[in-house]
Amino acid sequence: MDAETIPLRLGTRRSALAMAQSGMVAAEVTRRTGRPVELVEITTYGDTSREHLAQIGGTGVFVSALRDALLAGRIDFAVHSLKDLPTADPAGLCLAAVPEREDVRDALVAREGLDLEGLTEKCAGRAVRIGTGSPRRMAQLNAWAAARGVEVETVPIRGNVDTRIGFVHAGELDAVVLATAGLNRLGRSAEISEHLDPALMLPAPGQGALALECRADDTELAAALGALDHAPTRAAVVAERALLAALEAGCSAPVAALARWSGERELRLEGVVGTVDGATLLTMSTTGPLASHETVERQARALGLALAERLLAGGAATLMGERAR
Ligand SMILES: NCc1[nH]cc(CCC(=O)O)c1CC(=O)O
Repeated sequence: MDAETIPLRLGTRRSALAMAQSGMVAAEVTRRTGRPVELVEITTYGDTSREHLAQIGGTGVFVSALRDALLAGRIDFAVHSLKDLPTADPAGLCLAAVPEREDVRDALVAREGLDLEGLTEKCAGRAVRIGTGSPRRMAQLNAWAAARGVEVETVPIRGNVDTRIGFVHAGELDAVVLATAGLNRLGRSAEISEHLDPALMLPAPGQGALALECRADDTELAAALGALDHAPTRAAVVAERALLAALEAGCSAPVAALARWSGERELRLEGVVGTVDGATLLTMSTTGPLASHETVERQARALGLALAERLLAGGAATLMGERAR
C-alpha cells in the first residue's frame, strides 16, 4: 500500500464527547490532507474510575492512557480537550495543532428551561441545587449567589453528559453546569437553558479548544496536522495555560482564565482565583498590545505569567491553600 493511503490511527476515548470530537477532527484531517483516518478506542483511568476527579488527583486522568498509546506506537495521534491537558510539556510528544475554538462559555441545563434568575424565583424558600464537581464552577456560583442574596447549593457530580443531565430530568437537581462546547459538539445545544456570561462564570483555561498531539519525531505527521492549527486560538490558550502553570494549580483548584482577541494585535487575558465557597474571588485582567518583533506565542505566555504574578501578589496562593483545609 502507498504511504498516503495507509490510514492514520487516531486514538480516542469511548465517551460520546470524545468520539464526537475525534470524529470531527478525523473528517477534517482527511479533508485537509487527503489521508484516511481510523479511530482506535482507548480506555482511560478517568473513564473507569467512579471516584471524584479531585480525589484521583485531577489533572491528566483522561490523557495519560492516550499518551501511553502514542509513545508505544499503537496510535499515530490523539485529540484531547485542551482543558484536560496538564500544563507540563510531555517528553517525546508535540502539540501538532490547536484548531479554532468552539464557544468558550459554560452552560446551564436547568429544569423547565429556566435561567439562573428564574431558578432562584422558582426555588424561593429553599436552596437552588446545582450539580457540578468543578471547584471553579462551585466558587463562581457561590459568589454569584452571595452577591444576589440567594441560596445555591452546589452538588458534586461526575459522569458523562447524559448522566449529568439525567439528574435534572429525574428531579434530583434543579440544574447542572456543563461546557457549551461539549454540548454543541454532541448536537445537544437545544438543551441549554442559559449561556453563562464569562463575567459571571469565567471558563477553565483551554475550555472549548482541542489539542492534536503526535510523537515529536513524527515530523511529517506533525506538519500535516498543522494544517488544522488556528494561530489566534493557540495564542489565547497559551496565555491561559501559562497563567495556570504559574499558579501551580491543577484542574482541581478554583482557577479560571480566558484570553480574548480585541483586534489583530490585542489580547486581553482575564483570570479568577477564589475559594470554593465563593466568599473570596480575586479577579484581574491584563491587555497586551502585542509587538510585531516578537512571536505571538512568546508574548501570550508572558501575558499569562504577568497576570499570575499579580494574582499571587494579591493573595492567590493563600486562597488556593484554603481549599485544601
Ligand atoms: N472536564 C471534562 C471536560 N473536558 C472538556 C469538556 C467539554 C469540552 C471543552 O471544554 O472543550 C468537559 C465536560 C464539561 O466540562 O462539561
